Amino acid sequence: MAAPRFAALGGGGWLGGALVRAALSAGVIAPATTVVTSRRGAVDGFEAFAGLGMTADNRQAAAQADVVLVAVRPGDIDALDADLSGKLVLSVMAMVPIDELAGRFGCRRIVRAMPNAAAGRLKSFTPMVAGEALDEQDRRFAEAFFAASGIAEWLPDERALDYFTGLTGSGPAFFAALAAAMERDAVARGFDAALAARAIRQLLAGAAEELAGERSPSELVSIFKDYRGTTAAGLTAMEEHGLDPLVRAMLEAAERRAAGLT
Ligand SMILES: NC(=O)C1=CN([C@@H]2O[C@H](COP(=O)(O)OP(=O)(O)OC[C@H]3O[C@@H](n4cnc5c(N)ncnc54)[C@H](OP(=O)(O)O)[C@@H]3O)[C@@H](O)[C@H]2O)C=CC1
Ligand SMILES: O=C(O)[C@@H]1CCC=N1
Repeated sequence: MAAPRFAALGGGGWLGGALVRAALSAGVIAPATTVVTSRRGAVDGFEAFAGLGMTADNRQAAAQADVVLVAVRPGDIDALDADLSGKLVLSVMAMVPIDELAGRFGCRRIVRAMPNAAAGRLKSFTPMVAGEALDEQDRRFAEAFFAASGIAEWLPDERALDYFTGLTGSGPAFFAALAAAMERDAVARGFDAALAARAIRQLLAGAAEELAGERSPSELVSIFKDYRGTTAAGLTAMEEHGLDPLVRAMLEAAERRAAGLT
């Protein structure tokens, strides 16, 4: 697949930058045919990619591209001036549906994808939804682009994407919140904050590797429960304090926000 002319609107941010760097490193796009836009006109983080263009002019960057990534925050979309008709458009914006993208930017070939904050570590899980006018080549390009920063999979429709926006798009934040709560508890019990931080980070890194192994999360929980010891006591307390309803409420709230209902 030859590298297309590529414009990343807002592509220097946390997520956009991670996606563009991963795709450049994988050879899915090429520095000489890639332009990253920002309001300042220049962004850091692309020093390794000589020849890559930067500009504040979204309209011109898009006009010269075959494929356009839209990666500004949803609240900044009104200021995004670009005609994307005839382009393959990849949007990672939460809360902006395909119909709205088509209406605002005049595009028809649209992929909505929802990577997560692990894209910079090439560990994103990225669900994608295809707009109706996509052809097979567009699909292959979107798969290659998002697979460069992790695992990319198609979902059937935008309702499913709304759910996954909470589940995996926001997911890293939910684990961060649990880790932060554990840290707060340790500090509240009088332990040194730096010690607690080191302990929790190592705990998370190890637990993540274990969870990425052969045994499923529920298998692991069941094995731990069999000891009938300290872990089982903690797990039972989690259940008794409403772990499942808490998770349901968390994911429902994120889904409703993704769908524009709150
Ligand atoms: N972060 C995450 O974990 C995830 C984010 N998303 C979605 O990705 C999108 C980007 O998020 P993220 O990268 O974290 O946000 P950032 O704020 O880090 O990046 C947004 C970028 O957009 C640029 N920008 C804003 N307005 C314009 C404009 N008018 N023209 C050109 N560039 C502009 C900003 O640069 P400057 O200020 O210099 O203009 C900035 O670099 C959001 O829509 C979000 O919903 C989706 C899944 C996960
Ligand atoms: O919080 C947000 O709105 C975006 C979408 C998923 C992660 N970040």
